[in-house]
Amino acid sequence: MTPSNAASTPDPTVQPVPASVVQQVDAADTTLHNPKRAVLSLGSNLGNRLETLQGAIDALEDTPGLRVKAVSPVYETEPWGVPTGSQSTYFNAVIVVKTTLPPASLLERAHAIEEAFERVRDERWGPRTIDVDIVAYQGVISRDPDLTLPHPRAHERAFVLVPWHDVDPAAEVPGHGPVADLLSTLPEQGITARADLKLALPD
Ligand SMILES: Nc1ncnc2c1ncn2[C@@H]1O[C@H](COP(=O)(O)OP(=O)(O)OP(=O)(O)O)[C@@H](O)[C@H]1O
Ligand SMILES: Nc1nc2c(c(=O)[nH]1)N=C(CO)CN2
Repeated sequence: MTPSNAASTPDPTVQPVPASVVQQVDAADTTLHNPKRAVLSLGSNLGNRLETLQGAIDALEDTPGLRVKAVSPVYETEPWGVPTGSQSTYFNAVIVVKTTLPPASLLERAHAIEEAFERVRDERWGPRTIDVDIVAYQGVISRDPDLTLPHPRAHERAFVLVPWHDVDPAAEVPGHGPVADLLSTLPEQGITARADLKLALPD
């Protein structure tokens, strides 16, 4: 039988944590209250390109500590960095996310999503079902080859800058200047808006 005073009996194994300690711990974990803004580039030139881009966006949205805030229009783009005609065209898009994940964890998540879509890495700039690159993470600058921020080639890629400008016309590439200025000096790179296609911003 349950004692009548059960609700008011304190559990001797539970030590109350003073409010001042809770406050200190929360304040130390700045990421908990302070999501960062990151820009990701998505590209696909193998398989069902649109479906794969949408799948990657949905998988990112399903990541704890990450919310997709904006999704760019879709562009069909000539493969950059490889001989003309050697690969199929890409579908590219850029998304803006807010996340409490630090940059290294965000990259890990990006790689896990690439693996889930069976991306093969056997040649540099080879064809791929999906590529998820971190273009920029807040204002962070990093020269670590495992995670260079901003992405070391973002400023010269129309397939990144054009959709990025669509979702954020005032965007800047840290260390390189406004996206709008970079775009005005880039040579033509074979970027075609596919207004007939649309990627959904997850609910
Ligand atoms: N900002 C970044 N975003 C994604 N990967 C990065 C970044 N900076 C460095 N890397 C590293 O680059 C390595 C190669 O990445 P990946 O295979 O996606 O290159 P790629 O897409 O073929 O070419 P590129 O790097 O020119 O876009 C990754 O293992 C990763 O550690
Ligand atoms: N058009 C286009 N070209 C590329 C792309 C891409 O996403 N789109 N990604 C590359 C490696 O990240 C190399 N070349």
